[in-house]
Amino acid sequence: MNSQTTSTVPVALTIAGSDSGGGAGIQADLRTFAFHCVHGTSAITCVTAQNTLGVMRVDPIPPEAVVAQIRAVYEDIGVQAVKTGMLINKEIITAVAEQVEALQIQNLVVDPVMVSRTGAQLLDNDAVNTLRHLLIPKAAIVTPNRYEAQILSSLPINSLDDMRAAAQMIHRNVRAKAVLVKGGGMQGNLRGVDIWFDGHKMETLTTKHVETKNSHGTGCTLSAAIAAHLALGSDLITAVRQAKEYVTSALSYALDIGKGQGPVGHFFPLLNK
Ligand SMILES: Nc1ncnc2c1ncn2[C@@H]1O[C@H](COP(=O)(O)OP(=O)(O)OP(=O)(O)O)[C@@H](O)[C@H]1O
Ligand SMILES: Cc1ncc(CO)c(N)n1
Repeated sequence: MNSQTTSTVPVALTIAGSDSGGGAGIQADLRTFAFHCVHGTSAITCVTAQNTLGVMRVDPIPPEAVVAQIRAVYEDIGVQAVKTGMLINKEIITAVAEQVEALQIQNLVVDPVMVSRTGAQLLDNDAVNTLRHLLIPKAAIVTPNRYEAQILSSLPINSLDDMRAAAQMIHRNVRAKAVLVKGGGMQGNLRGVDIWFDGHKMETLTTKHVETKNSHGTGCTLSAAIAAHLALGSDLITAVRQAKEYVTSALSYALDIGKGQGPVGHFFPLLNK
């Protein structure tokens, strides 16, 4: 251990919603950044009253306040990678897209959060098109789950080949530079299998399937870990592979708290010491 008292660390920004239960959203993102030794900053888009059973209430933050948080971080601290999560409405998506343009945000990971596993609506119905047209084309990578990939591609997804077709469609029609269709919502062993497509390479990314009911926050953790690895200097596909390993470990150490779906656990690096 060296005795330095100050250090320069990579910085990542999450633009996402707060989850009072601490399993997803800003709370999962900041924890993920911290466990990668990346300094986490945040722009909160909405406050959810949420626990392991579901989402009870959502209060959006005014778009100007979201912009002010992003600018406060950029103008002073500087950021190496950004992820977006729950953006809730088209006004916030538009404001975020304008900042991506104005600040020339590069390493942008867009997790197109639409609906929670428990079925709660996390994006207004009329906001999908704004996400599609204004934000996703500006991202380095978009990471839809099965349900979100069906909406963005207008294709049904029931098999690995369907996931591949959806990834191609989202790349071509939504003009996403790279797409990761996540398999957490698939059946059986396909949970844990993701499809990567960047217009050149189609890859099937597989980690071991973890059998647990406690998987709240997998998507947020994955996109935050991708941003963390980008901030640390990994290239995109390497960052995705590294992030996937992190999620698999976090699922293996998921927390059995609450009466419903508990969150993935981030303490495994400490527990294994
Ligand atoms: N049971 C599992 N075993 C192994 N990996 C899993 C499992 N469930 C999800 N994953 C992985 O977790 C990551 C997130 O995928 P998932 O489809 O769960 O995202 P999501 O639906 O956006 O998550 P969230 O529950 O946070 O909304 C992917 O890499 C996926 O393969
Ligand atoms: C705040 C927030 N962001 C994302 C998700 C998706 O898991 C959630 N449930 N809550």
